[in-house]
Amino acid sequence: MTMIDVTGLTKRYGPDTVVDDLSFTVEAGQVTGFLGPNGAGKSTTMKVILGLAAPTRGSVTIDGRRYRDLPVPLTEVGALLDAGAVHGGRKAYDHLLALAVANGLPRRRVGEVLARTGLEGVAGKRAGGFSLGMRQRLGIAAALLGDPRVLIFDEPVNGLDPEGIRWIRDFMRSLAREGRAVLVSSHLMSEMAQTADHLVVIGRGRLIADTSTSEFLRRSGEGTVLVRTSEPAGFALRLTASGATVREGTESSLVVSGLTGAEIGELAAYHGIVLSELTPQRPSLEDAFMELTKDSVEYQGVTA
Ligand SMILES: Nc1ncnc2c1ncn2[C@@H]1O[C@H](COP(=O)(O)OP(=O)(O)OP(=O)(O)O)[C@@H](O)[C@H]1O
Repeated sequence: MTMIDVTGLTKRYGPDTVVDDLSFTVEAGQVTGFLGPNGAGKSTTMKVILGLAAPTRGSVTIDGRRYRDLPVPLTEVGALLDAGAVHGGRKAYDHLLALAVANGLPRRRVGEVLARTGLEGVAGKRAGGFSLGMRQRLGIAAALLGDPRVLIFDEPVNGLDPEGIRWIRDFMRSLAREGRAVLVSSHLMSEMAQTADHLVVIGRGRLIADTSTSEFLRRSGEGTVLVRTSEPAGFALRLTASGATVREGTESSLVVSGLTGAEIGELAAYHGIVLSELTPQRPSLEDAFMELTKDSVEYQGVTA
């Protein structure tokens, strides 16, 4: 079920087109990773979804309605845009209570979201003394106050330690398991590959890829196999005859594509050739992501 529908969205700031005719959907019961290099337009898109910026062209709906037409927005969509935005002098409980009261939400929700985010023990402490990880949790608690079916997180793991990252990752997955639609932005492919069911990749405000994570991994996993043998020249001929593409690697190794490691091993056994190494080479996810977005990074360094 489509919970966020972005259609032909364009956003200009003066002469700059920051989001350019962008269309994608965010479905219920899934974590959708929103990926792109710095400056790609992720935050701007999220702000438009949340009614914080007006589109130049196109439309965005949440469960079929524009943000400004939602009667009680917090009960439809919760967002974590900037964890630093919490008033530091306020106690965690008071911060959430003020939000609940201002939005006409029942007070009991405060206790519920504090429990859900593991903040019960520090509810009476001032947010100013919180670590970044705790501030993130408080921001997430606020986003959950209205028990919304749609959640939007902008770079929630930025700056967190591995334990904090793990917690956020598991938490987003648990929200999706409850049937909620979760949209989360990141510029790290490896992070999203572990969290998201679906990936929407943008560069310079334009859609680059809209694919399931498993499909992306399958495509980026089509790597090469490193082979070592005492008879490289002879084996290279056998490999080529079997349809593989072979090039010379370092220290007289062979870099083979077009056959799997198992197929190469079988071919060697069939011809009685001894292999001293047979290693599938997977391109890293970050490499696959850079390949995908290389034409759209904001500032490209010049390499010699
Ligand atoms: N209010 C604004 N006025 C003018 N330009 C803006 C404004 N907000 C964003 N931009 C520009 O729009 C572009 C996209 O920014 P945005 O923050 O949406 O990208 P992003 O993908 O979230 O990147 P990052 O990961 O760096 O936050 C940037 O070049 C930015 O400078």
